[in-house]
Amino acid sequence: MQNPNDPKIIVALDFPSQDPALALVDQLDPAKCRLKVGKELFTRSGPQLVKALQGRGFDVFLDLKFHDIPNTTSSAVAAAADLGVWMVNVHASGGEKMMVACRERLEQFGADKPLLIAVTVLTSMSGDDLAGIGITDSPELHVSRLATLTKNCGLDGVVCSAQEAPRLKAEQGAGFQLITPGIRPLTAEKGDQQRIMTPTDALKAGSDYLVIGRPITKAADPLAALEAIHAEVQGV
Ligand SMILES: O=c1ccn([C@@H]2O[C@H](COP(=O)(O)O)[C@@H](O)[C@H]2O)c(=O)[nH]1
Repeated sequence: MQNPNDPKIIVALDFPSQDPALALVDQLDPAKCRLKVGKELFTRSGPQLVKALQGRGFDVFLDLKFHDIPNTTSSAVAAAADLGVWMVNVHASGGEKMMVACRERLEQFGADKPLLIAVTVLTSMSGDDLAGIGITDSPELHVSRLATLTKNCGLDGVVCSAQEAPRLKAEQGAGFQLITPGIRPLTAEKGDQQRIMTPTDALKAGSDYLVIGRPITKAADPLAALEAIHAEVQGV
């Protein structure tokens, strides 16, 4: 069952192992945030950690960004659904057949199926980075193209930058979920992120969920950092 508070902040648990992740999680309130488990933590600590987070009352976004042939990817999202995660993702550039296979495979889970979303263009990529892989359109245009494909495949939404949110909401409609990493409070370091926005501006732009990692997890006081962001976005 989805968290009735529908918290908009998803804390990215990019930790090298379970112990520091749980040390932070044990200070957090599931009414105020959801949690994201990505490649590093899942590779080290796996399904058992996901269960431990769910046991503490948190919705889990399993951010493994599957990108493979349709048979492999649809089996992987089914494995994620067996874990009871709230959200799972694939790469939109895996194409129509792959995304449709994933969506169809999840139908067997009925009302318990996770939200299925697709990564468009990584928020760490600029226009120059896209050109480096042969895509000469702007990030905004390429994100828009991949979001249209994703919606036509029947998925629930996309991962994109909040910078693209106004255009995507206008093109895809309010119900198409926009999950936006690259969130940086004004005082936070940009790090490897390129297409960034502040929490307040991201929600105003149309983001449905804000994925926030280092501005919280690397803060001197992670709980205070989360509380400050939570307070900032309350009125938006
Ligand atoms: O386009 C994308 C897709 C996923 N991510 C993930 O979000 C977090 C962001 O962490 P920060 O520390 O706030 O930069 C991280 O887990 C990424 O793997 C993304 O940044 N961009």
